[in-house]
Amino acid sequence: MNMTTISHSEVNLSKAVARLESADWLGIEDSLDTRGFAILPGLLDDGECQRLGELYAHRDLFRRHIEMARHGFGSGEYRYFDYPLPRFIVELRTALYSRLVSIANRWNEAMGLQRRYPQRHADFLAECHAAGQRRPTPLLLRYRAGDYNCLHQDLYGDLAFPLQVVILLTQPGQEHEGGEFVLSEQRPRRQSRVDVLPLYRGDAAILASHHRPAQGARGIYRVNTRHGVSEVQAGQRLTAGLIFHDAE
Ligand SMILES: O=C(O)CCC(=O)C(=O)O
Ligand SMILES: [Fe+2]
Repeated sequence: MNMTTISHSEVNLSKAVARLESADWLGIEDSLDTRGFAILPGLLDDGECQRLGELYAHRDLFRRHIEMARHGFGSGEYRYFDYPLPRFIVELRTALYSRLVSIANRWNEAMGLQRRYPQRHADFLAECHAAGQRRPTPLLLRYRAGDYNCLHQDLYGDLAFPLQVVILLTQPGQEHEGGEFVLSEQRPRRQSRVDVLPLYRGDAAILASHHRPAQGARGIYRVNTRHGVSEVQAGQRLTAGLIFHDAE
């Protein structure tokens, strides 16, 4: 790994964390509660997107490379970072977790689920490790013309955090065409509904990774959520995924 790449990214990290902290968290929480997703606009600036995307070429940073077509996941590829994770991934993920953990705990309570998540991300990772989930899940994804990502959930064991984050690293209309981020929600005994998230380079989408509580006329019910990406028509689309649980 070229150390200058990492230290450059670290210089910018404090700015990314500052942007994260100054986001409209009341609005984000309300959007998560009512729609199951929220957009954090401009979490990363253009230079940060560029540098994070460039890490894709550094094979030694990753534990696994996946060709999506081979697994029936769609078409395109992604790489899971290995431990030790680049520091800015750790810090961004830790800061996001601190903001999201109270929502996750409130959601579990509303859905009648016993599990509560600790306030610190390091403590949640320790719980994952004790449960045999020890492999890191942050990833970079790369799509070219014709590629897409089938609707899915990123669950890698019994322990799962109910929210996750995806950051778009390339600019729609400039670096790629198509490749819309899509969310589907399945209500009990109902047909699925989809949302297309209007993301621009540097925006982060926060989304329900598995299920979320929704208020119905007769109380709270569970909505099952999936996400995916429509076909990229031209160019290259890059994203970074931040999942808070480790994998088996
Ligand atoms: O490329 C995308 O927008 C989807 C990424 C994804 O599925 C994930 O980070 O879990
Ligand atoms: Fe995913």
